[in-house]
Amino acid sequence: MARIELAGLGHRYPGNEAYSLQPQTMVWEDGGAYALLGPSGCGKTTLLNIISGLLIPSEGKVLFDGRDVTALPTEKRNIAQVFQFPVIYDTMTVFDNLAFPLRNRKMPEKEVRSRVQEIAEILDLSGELKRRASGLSAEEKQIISLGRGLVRKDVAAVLFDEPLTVIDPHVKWLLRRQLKLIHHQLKLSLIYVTHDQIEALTFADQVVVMYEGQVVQMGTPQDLFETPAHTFVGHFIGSPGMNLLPCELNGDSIRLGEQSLSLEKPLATRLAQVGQALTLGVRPEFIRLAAPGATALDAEVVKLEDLGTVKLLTVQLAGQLLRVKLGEHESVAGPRVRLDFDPARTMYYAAGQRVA
Ligand SMILES: Nc1ncnc2c1ncn2[C@@H]1O[C@H](COP(=O)(O)OP(=O)(O)OP(=O)(O)O)[C@@H](O)[C@H]1O
Repeated sequence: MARIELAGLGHRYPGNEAYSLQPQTMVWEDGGAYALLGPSGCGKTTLLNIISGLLIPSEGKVLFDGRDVTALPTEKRNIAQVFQFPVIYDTMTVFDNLAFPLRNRKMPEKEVRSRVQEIAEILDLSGELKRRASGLSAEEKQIISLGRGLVRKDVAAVLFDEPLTVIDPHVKWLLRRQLKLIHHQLKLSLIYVTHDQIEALTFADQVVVMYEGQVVQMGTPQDLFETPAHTFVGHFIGSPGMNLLPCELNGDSIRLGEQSLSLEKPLATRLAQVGQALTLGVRPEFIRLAAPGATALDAEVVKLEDLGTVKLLTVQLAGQLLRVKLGEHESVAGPRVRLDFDPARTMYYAAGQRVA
């Protein structure tokens, strides 16, 4: 396993003026389970291909345990890869497919057998080892591809590029959990590319969120939920995402249209130093209905949806639609509500970046 360091790493494709990957520096710790999450076109594949050696970056370096591997081809980087679609040998048995990466490295046959059995057990393939791969479904073949990616202990990292695309949603759920378990058992460094937030949040210890060629936050699922570092993270993570409201600082309070929200002095001082247009961010989970008469924000009820275990309230405040998650037993009486934003969970952003 290796610690992977990206040093001033950026990429512009030939003939393209704009960066597909903005120059950035970061460290992926040895043995970590990382998910690379972002919408289509944000640069995930470009970054993965640079780490795997399929693409040489136009700027900066990739270091594995301090060793510069930027110009090394894939086969010299000692990594395993699992792609969207199965890559296995149809004429071989399941056992031989799983054993292939080990035999290729001249591992003694006794060790090959024990390692293949270990991986087969984790992936629930023990009963299938003698079957010929040609008779398997696309889904079964992809599970074997996962096994082939995980079978070697000596790789610097295992890279997964949307590996569960061909898998049925129910099995997908089981496999995500199994991958997490495998990570804890085998202590492999895993990098998992996906555009699906559920997939990223259930699998990874650290989620790396990309937006427009930039990593905008690397953090635990809890960090991304509680303290999004960028408005994109606030909006992209969560269902529905964070409410984002343009606002103005006015002395020791924040103005939202005609209404004011008072701030603690240090927060007001901090925001006064920003000197740019501000956006207030608060998740639907961190807004409460206030008691009548309490100092709170006034909003007009647009709709209330019962989602079973929670209710989703949509209101209009300062000309913006706002989502509020209510408990299943809470109700709304009348066309207006009063709302409290949890101050510890209310964030402020300028030019997309969190400033307080
Ligand atoms: N070979 C290429 N030549 C020129 N531009 C490219 C090339 N490959 C990707 N790009 C551009 O680089 C940007 C990032 O693309 P990339 O494929 O890395 O994103 P992605 O997040 O992996 O998207 P997806 O999930 O759709 O694969 C996009 O704007 C894309 O158009």
